[in-house]
Amino acid sequence: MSSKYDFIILGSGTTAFAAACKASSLGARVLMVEQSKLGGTCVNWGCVPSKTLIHKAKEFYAAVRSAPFGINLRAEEPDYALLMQAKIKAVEDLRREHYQQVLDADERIEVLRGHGRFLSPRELQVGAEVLVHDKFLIATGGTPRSLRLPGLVEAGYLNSYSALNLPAFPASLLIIGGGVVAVEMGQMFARFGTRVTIVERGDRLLKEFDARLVALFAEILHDEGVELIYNFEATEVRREGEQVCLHGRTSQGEGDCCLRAERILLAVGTAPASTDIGLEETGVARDEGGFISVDEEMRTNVAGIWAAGDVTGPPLIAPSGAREGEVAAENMLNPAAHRRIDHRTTPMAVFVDPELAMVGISSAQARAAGKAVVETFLPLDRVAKAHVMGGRRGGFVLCAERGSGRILGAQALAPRAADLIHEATLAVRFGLSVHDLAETVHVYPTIADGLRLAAVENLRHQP
Ligand SMILES: Cc1cc2nc3c(=O)[nH]c(=O)nc-3n(C[C@H](O)[C@H](O)[C@H](O)COP(=O)(O)OP(=O)(O)OC[C@H]3O[C@@H](n4cnc5c(N)ncnc54)[C@H](O)[C@@H]3O)c2cc1C
Ligand SMILES: NC(=O)c1ccc[n+]([C@@H]2O[C@H](COP(=O)([O-])OP(=O)(O)OC[C@H]3O[C@@H](n4cnc5c(N)ncnc54)[C@H](O)[C@@H]3O)[C@@H](O)[C@H]2O)c1
Repeated sequence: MSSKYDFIILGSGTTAFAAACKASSLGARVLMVEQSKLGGTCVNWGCVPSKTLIHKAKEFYAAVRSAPFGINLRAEEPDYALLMQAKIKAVEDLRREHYQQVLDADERIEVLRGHGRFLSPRELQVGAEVLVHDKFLIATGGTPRSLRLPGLVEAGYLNSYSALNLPAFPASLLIIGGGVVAVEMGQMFARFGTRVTIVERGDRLLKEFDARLVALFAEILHDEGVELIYNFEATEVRREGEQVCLHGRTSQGEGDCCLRAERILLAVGTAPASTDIGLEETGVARDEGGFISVDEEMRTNVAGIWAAGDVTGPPLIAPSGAREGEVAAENMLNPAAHRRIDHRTTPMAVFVDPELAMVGISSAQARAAGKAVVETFLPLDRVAKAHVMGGRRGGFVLCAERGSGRILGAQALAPRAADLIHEATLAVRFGLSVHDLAETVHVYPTIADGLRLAAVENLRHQP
């Protein structure tokens, strides 16, 4: 028995790390087993490198587009090598300061390097060592999902990791999928000069978001030169010299077509890292997508094994994994604690420009749950700050209970929406109403004042 530790964590990503820190803060000792880089997807291959380049693309684009406002900057070609250096610096600084130094300063958390694989519910093999324990937390995350498409492997393709490590910006890029990765990376590459086409099998982008906001954002993408193709069924990939050709058809019955580009990027979701960890030796149950099934306390169906983060399914975002990790740690150390995860007030954002953000539920979800609601849409041009900034396409959606005015959900397509969604998050979490929000004085001129105006608008439609 590895009794030196209170429990053992498989992985060292955002989820594992949050669980380890929570355990340590409660006086416990834990071991994380990591096969790759400390910190996992978010800091090494996901949030941090992508957001660093997305931020630079936004600044580059703002400089290029500032001439109509009288700021005459001459844009040279972006310097790819310096951009990559900035990305690497952000990743390395954050990995060192937010992960390595935290570990160095905390003697209760240790890391064992190697691939972990269960031999039984009580034994985890890591290299030549077998760790025996009665408490394990699986936080192995996921990897970019692939597609079984004839010719794809032979033709070569990028995923969200490798797309951020290219030797240069490609001249053209075909992105399969119209979700978060596709729009964030698609806009970023387009702003650096790549000709981008996004093909989505559904009838729109970002299906979790309000259709009006997404339609406005799709217009923005289109105006920036990104081609959007919906209802596209990819059938085959072929290499044609320096180009790849994606064959497919649309449901409009336009017959087979071939889309050509220098590179193809797959952005079709996340595959859970649950297949190569010996789960079959433990009896831990997974759902049809391969995600580990857990209850609200992050327990699997096998006593002594908990799981949290991306490997357990949506929401597949770093802070929700971190919270799940903390909940799991508390329950593992004290089963009587019965901490529960509740993602109803977990916000999320898409780092496009302007940003998209959401929290809580939409009117459709509220109605499906039997709630009578008032939902209002406030166009961004009603907000003074949007005129000051010069970008007026966007809006706010506010969903409130009919009668009480209790705020159930909010979404925004606006500059800094990822920051201002937290005001709505507090409102949803603590049961504030549109009256409360409408009567709260906001700084003028700010984009956040749009939330207040959306509340005023909502009040007008309340009985
Ligand atoms: C391109 C991209 C951009 C993203 N941007 C954002 C964003 O802006 N905001 C946001 O909130 N989220 C974002 N995400 C999602 C976010 O990165 C994930 O939700 C988060 O990293 C999941 O954390 P995790 O700890 O559950 O898993 P991971 O971070 O994937 O960590 C799992 C760890 O376990 C290790 N591991 C796996 N199997 C084993 C094994 N058998 N033995 C030992 N170690 C193992 C892995 O090496 C890895 O280090 C993004 C994702 C991608 C791909
Ligand atoms: N800002 C953020 O928080 C952030 C940023 C990037 C990634 N992430 C996380 O990473 C995960 C992965 O992102 P993603 O964009 O790959 O997945 P996603 O689930 O967001 O989108 C996948 C899209 O691909 C489409 N698709 C699937 N198969 C297809 C096919 N054969 N042809 C055409 N389209 C197809 C789906 O309809 C969907 O629209 C997300 O779940 C997200 O939570 C988060």
